Amino acid sequence: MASLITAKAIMMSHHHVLSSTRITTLCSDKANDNQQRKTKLHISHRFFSRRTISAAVINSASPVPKKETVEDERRCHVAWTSVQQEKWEGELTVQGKIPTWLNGTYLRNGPGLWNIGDHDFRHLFDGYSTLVKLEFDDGRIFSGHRLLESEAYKAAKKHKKLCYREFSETPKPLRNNFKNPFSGVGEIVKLFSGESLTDNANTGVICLGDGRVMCLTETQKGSILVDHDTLETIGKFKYDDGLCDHMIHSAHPIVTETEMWTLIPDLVKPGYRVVRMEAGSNKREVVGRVKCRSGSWGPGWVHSFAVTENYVLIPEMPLRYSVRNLLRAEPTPLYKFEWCPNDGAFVHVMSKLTGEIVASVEVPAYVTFHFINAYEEDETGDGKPTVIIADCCEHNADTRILDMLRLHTLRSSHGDDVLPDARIGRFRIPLDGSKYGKLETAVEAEKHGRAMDMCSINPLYLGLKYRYVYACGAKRPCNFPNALTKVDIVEKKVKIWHEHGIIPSEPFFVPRPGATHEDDGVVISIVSEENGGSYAILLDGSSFEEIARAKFPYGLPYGLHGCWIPKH
Ligand SMILES: CC(=O)/C=C/C=C(C)/C=C/C1=C(C)CCCC1(C)C
Ligand SMILES: CC(/C=C/C=O)=C\C=C\C=O
Ligand SMILES: [Fe+2]
Repeated sequence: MASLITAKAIMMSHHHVLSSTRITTLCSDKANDNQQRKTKLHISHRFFSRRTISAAVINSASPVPKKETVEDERRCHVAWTSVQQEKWEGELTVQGKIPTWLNGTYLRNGPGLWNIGDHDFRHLFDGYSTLVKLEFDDGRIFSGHRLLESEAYKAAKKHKKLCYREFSETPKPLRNNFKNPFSGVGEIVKLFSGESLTDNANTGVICLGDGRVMCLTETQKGSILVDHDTLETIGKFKYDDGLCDHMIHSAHPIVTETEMWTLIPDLVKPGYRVVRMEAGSNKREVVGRVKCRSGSWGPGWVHSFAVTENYVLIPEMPLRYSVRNLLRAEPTPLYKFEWCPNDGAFVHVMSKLTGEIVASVEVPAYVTFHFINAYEEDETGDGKPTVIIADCCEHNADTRILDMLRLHTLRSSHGDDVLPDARIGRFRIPLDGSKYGKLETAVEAEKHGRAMDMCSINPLYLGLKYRYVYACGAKRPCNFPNALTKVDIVEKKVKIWHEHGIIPSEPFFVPRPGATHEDDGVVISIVSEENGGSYAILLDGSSFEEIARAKFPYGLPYGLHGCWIPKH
């Protein structure tokens, strides 16, 4: 408690903090008998711009400096405002009661810093990785955040400019390079060798079966190990195979206690390698390769994919990587991608054991970032699966969602209902050699506000028949998912949790040890508030009602994906 108040006091007096060039404040946490735990606030003014720091003043409800540059941020939700310190840690005061069985750390990654010097990033996915932890310890929550020390972030800090290609931004070529006819060739080499690509691992964080904790993005070089306790960056995860030549991979590998599966798209000969890595190893083995079926130049974008007990599902979306757009310095309407619905949309199914393709079906056009789960079904009862069911957060084959995630759009909300509709899309993929698969709406989308993304399930049901999806849904009108939702895909019932003005991050389900019901557990989310604050929320996985919350002494921006690291 003492630490919370102290930290709050520091946050509240940013104008005082602003007057010095670099401040690290340490205050003992008297309420805590563990001397290791301190409340720490670290502000590095050498990097954080005036504008960011001014925003900090607004978000902590201090007097607002009269500056033109601050006007935009005044109206901007804290969810879209950069973090104001490189790191912070301290104990949060809990309202309600944390279940005694919940001991471990929830770690969340996301793009928390969207400017370098005076340059503002364009897209949500461009921001520098910021880790947030919630360490649950016998009913208490020790928390903190810290920026990931990627090469991209360190270089930006040092040179006060963008140095690597991010999701939507490309560094400006050197002025004297404009007239060099070979600079274009150089850029191509740097792109395809991966040299110019970012390692800003801002998308997710996973805990491998051997306990190593790794932050990830879609570039392979952006696989970075961290210490989940201190949030310190340990260093690059070095893949001990030749597969990094392929530059990119899915941002969402599938991790179990024994292995990790992921997809590596091939931009040159459109297709995907399906790879598997044993826990404890750094070497991925190629289980199989699937060739793209569409005649397009690039493979479909794979942000995520799905597995069943025996198969890997490889999506081939009509939203495709475009080598032409990759080489463009300025963003195109679809960034590095292009929309090719006329070339078809497909799902391929590979045997985990043999690497053989056991089904490859054409399906209606779709746009998804996130697969929810998949399972095999035996419809004839003879003990062999006849069909695969795969669910995803589907954006009604509408690519506008990518552009809705531009920071300017997110920041200029005027209360209009502008979020395009999304649903739970259910694929039915027959295993009898049929040419076509189906894609249908699993649950009437109106029930979850026609928003559906950032999903989680009970991890014990991975690849198995399951019933509950936790995700971000909406209370309309909105320009971004603003509610948490629990969908019962069997009974087609939906529960919604919402408070006015909030932007919640991914609801993450943690099962209760020993539970026999799929929804026996808790759901963790971090909520950014309209008034500039933020809090961690714990919902009961079954009733979907609040069981506890803990306020941060400052506002946290929106975050993407997290993981659970149990205490042993
Ligand atoms: C945050 C998130 O969901 C996605 C991030 C994706 C990134 C950073 C993608 C980066 C890329 C490049 C820098 C060039 C190559 C293509 C692509 C993988 C889109
Ligand atoms: C935040 C998001 C989509 C929200 C729309 O409803 C997608 C994030 C994708 C990356 O992880
Ligand atoms: Fe994602």
